[in-house]
Amino acid sequence: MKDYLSTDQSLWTGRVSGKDLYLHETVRFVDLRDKDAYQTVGQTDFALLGYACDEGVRRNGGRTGAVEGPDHIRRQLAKLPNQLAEGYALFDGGTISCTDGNMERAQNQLADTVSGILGQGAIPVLIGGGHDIAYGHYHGIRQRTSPKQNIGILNFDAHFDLRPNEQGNNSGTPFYQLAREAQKEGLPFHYMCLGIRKDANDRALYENAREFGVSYLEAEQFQPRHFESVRRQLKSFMDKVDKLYVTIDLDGFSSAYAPGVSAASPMGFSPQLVLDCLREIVNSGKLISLDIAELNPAFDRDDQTAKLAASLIHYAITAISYSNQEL
Ligand SMILES: N=CN[C@@H](CCC(=O)O)C(=O)O
Ligand SMILES: [Mn+2]
Ligand SMILES: [Mn+2]
Repeated sequence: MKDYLSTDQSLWTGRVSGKDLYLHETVRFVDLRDKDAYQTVGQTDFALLGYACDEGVRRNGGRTGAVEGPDHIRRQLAKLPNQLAEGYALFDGGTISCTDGNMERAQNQLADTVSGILGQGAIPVLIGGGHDIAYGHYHGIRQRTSPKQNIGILNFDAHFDLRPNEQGNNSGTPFYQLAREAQKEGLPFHYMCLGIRKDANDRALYENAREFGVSYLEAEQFQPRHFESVRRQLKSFMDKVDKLYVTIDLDGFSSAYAPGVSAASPMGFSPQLVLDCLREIVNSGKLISLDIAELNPAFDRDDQTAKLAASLIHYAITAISYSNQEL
């Protein structure tokens, strides 16, 4: 696989307990170029997969640097305590990189790798990279699921990312591409966005959201004080689908929490609200795959955004491991 990088294991360091108390002490490495290696990943495992690509951000006129995102998340995740339920393990499956500007090839390789992980019954946890990660990620899920299964995409984001791709694909086009493809194939498109900023999405994007039947909550509604309503709308979306793919764009968080992104949101949402939603999502038993996009370490402060990404992953995988869901 041309764009595959195995992980630099020196990133996985931290406090040494000698008792496997920390993720750097328990993480297992797997080279996902090797088809036999997939066999080591099983139904009670999580497989991290990096997407080192900011070509989509560059094409979208954004601030590049997200290519460095995956390793910065790994470095923070390494230091966190292993709180997974008995029998669960975290694997690091390496990174799909995009060094020559061929984002589409990287997305295809990402899709194949995600499909391989899902084929083992494990949960992919993808770390970006620009939000074009979502296009490859979703295709990997579709490769493994029957067209009859309704896959819901839940996006925590300030942006719809429904920009038309007639001039080319970029970090702002993934859900437009997927919606158009679903339309052509006569398949439903189940997409919900939480945290949409009125001051960051133009009328044409709202019109696309309407055309594609997108469910969304704007930043004003996506607030802790409205949580009962958020929960109800989230549940009604989740009830309509068989499985869920969750994608978290870090630029939806307030820049007080997540300065390390291309397009920061001064009035974005809070981590606690996302955790409250993740709890509902995990409890639905439908979550099959997860990604975190848009970390740009060049604009981070004291690794705050990388730490946030790591803590979100830690929360999600720990909660899933205790949810006893059928994987
Ligand atoms: N993935 C990001 N997409 C946003 C970026 C916005 C910006 O750069 O200001 C979008 O295209 O809307
Ligand atoms: Mn965004
Ligand atoms: Mn986005």
